[in-house]
Amino acid sequence: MPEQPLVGIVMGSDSDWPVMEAAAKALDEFEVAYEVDVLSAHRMPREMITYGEEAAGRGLKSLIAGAGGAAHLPGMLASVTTLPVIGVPVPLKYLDGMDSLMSIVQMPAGVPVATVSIGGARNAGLLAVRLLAAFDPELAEKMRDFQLELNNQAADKGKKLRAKVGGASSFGFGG
Ligand SMILES: Nc1c(C(=O)O)ncn1[C@@H]1O[C@H](COP(=O)(O)O)[C@@H](O)[C@H]1O
Repeated sequence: MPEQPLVGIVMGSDSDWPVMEAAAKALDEFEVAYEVDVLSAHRMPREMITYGEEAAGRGLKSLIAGAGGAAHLPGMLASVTTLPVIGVPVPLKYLDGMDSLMSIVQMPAGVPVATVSIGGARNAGLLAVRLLAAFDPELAEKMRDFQLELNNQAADKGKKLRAKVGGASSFGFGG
């Protein structure tokens, strides 16, 4: 039997997938089951409302919604679900994603969308993992390991840079 998806990754168009794929990859890394679909507030408003209204009842725990331009999808989903919604501003050809960012981040009080950076789908995936990890000690442990690995990588970068530039052998932390 296929695993129950815990995160819904939706986007305004299949053209958003090259950006949104990073959210799916982050969830893969933590072995979190998810579903993926195209859903548009503008082009398929009725389906979008139905998806949002049914998402929690279907067992999803959060939604990651990416859209470009006049990006109303994340906010509209947030208005019809009780689930946390993470918005990903997708950069398009013009305006460098600033339009998407402003559309997603400037929500009216009462309807929150956790907005990540322009193109920040990987962080959206990681945030969805953290939301689950708050109620799942095993997943929290994996997140701790991931953070430790990040720490090691950053320390290593400093080590390499100091070796390249010379001078001080350490800033007082790291090896
Ligand atoms: N921003 C939205 C919404 C929405 O917010 O409902 N629906 C589609 N779109 C965006 O339109 C862009 C161009 O879409 P096409 O590539 O299909 O023309 C995509 O970035 C999509 O997210």
